[in-house]
Amino acid sequence: MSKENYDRYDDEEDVDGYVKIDRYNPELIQNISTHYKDILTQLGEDPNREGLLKTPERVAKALLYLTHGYDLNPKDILESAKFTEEYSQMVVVKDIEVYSMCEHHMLPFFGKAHIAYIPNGQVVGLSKIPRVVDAFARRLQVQERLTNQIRDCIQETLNPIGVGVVMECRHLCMCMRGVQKQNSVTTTSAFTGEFIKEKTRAEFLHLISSKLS
Ligand SMILES: Nc1nc2c(ncn2[C@@H]2O[C@H](COP(=O)(O)OP(=O)(O)OP(=O)(O)O)[C@@H](O)[C@H]2O)c(=O)[nH]1
Ligand SMILES: [Zn+2]
Repeated sequence: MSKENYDRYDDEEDVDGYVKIDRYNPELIQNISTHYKDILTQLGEDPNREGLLKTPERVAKALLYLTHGYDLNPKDILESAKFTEEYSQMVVVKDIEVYSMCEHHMLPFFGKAHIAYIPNGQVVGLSKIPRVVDAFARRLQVQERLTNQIRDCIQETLNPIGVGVVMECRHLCMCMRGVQKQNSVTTTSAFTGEFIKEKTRAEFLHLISSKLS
């Protein structure tokens, strides 16, 4: 779907015009709110007390925002900014902030993604790489699938000589409940083409570990 099919949702400007306004239609917000009002009661709360009056609606809007990736087509995002360029070295976009939600507990996991590709005659507008990360991250996910989906989308759309993706995330379902390991970080990676070779992979890992300052 092209960008023209989307409209800006005023309350969530950072979506930047890519999300269908339909996602926030009042009937849908109302339906989700009704369920959350019931959940508040079942949790032992009084949904009619002042502080909670607008909470079900806020939760509904927040959840719709946190899952807005379902309305995005990541391949279209890349297709919209592909152009011919004779650059054949590795392009690395690192330290991309990621916020997603684990599909098991619907609790956040968050961290960084580092993405690289070696162009094959075509490059993509740099901002589209973090946009693709968000389009997959803003869904219910597991980190491994998220990593693979980003890799596959870039490979299938740009047809580069190779793609590398590394993600480092903290999972709140492992910190604030369950096993309660506050400092554990999960690293996942996915590679295609040239990045499967040790030398290219080592260059990528070196570049993402270097600091600008
Ligand atoms: N592989 C993978 N596992 C995840 C991810 N997010 C959450 N999980 C895990 O999903 C698993 C679900 O396991 P279950 O035993 O069904 O659920 P649970 O009883 O809540 O598990 P605990 O978290 O160990 O209390 C847990 O081990 C979570 O740590 C992820 O992105 N990738
Ligand atoms: Zn979880």
